[in-house]
Amino acid sequence: MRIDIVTIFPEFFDVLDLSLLGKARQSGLIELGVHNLRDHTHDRHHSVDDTPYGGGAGMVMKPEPWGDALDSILGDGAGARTTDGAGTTDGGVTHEDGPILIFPSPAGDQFSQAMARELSLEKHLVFGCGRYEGIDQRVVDHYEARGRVRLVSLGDYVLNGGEVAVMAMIEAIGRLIPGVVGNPESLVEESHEDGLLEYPSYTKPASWRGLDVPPVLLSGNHGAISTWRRQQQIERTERVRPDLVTPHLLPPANAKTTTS
Ligand SMILES: Nc1c(O)cccc1[N+](=O)[O-]
Repeated sequence: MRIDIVTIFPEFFDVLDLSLLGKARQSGLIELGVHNLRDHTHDRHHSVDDTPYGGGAGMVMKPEPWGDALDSILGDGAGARTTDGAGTTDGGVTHEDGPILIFPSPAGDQFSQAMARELSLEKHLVFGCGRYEGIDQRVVDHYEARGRVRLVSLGDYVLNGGEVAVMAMIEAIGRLIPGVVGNPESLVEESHEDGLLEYPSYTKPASWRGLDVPPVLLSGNHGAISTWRRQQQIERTERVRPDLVTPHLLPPANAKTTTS
C-alpha cells in the first residue's frame, strides 16, 4: 500500500518511522510520502490560509496550495472517474483502482474497525490534513468530480487539525495489511473485530496484591476458557457499550455459562 499525507506539520509523522509501521515501511509493505503543504505555496510568506468569505472567526485554508499539492500526488486527472459505468475510463484506470483521497473531518463518516478493514484493501490512500477552520470546500468538490473522496471523522470532539486523526487511522489501517503484524491470529481476538469488546487478559504472577487470576484460566480446560472469555466479552460489552450488542452476538438462551 502507498500512503501519502499532505500537512503543514510534516514532522508530526516522523513517529511513523517507529514500531510495526516503521518495519512495514522498511520491508516495503507500506510506502509513505509526507508532503508539506507550504512547499506548494508561491508567496514569500508561504501562506496557506486566509479570512473566510461571509465573515466569521478563524481562517480557512486556501484552495490553490491544496490543488497544487494534490495534483502533484494524484496527477491532474486525479482518480479518473468512471465514464461509462462499466468501471473504465479513457486512461484505462477504473474508478475502483484509483487512490482514495481522505479528509479527516468532524463532518465525516465515523471511522470504525470495519472502515479500517475496508481501507486496508486499497492500493493507495491520500490523506489531507486540514487546520484552522478547515479547507476551502471547493477542494473537496474539485476532487470528488475526479475520483474517490471521503470525509472521515475519528469522533465527536474538537481537534486542532487532522494530523492526530490521520495518525490513528493509519495505525488502525496499517496493522491490518497482511504481514505487518507478526501473528495474524492476534488480529482476530480484539475489540470490535467480532462485534464485541475484548475479554480481560491476565499474565503471571497468578496472585498480585491479593488479586488472583480467574481460576478457569489456570484450569487447562480450553473449552471452559473459551466459553468464559466469550461470556466476559458479552458482559463487558453490555456494561460499557450496550449500543454494540446485537441479538446474533448473544449466546442461545439455553446455553450454559462458566463461572470464573
Ligand atoms: N474531530 C475532528 C476535528 O475537530 C478536526 C479534524 C478531524 C477531526 N476528526 O477526524 O474527528
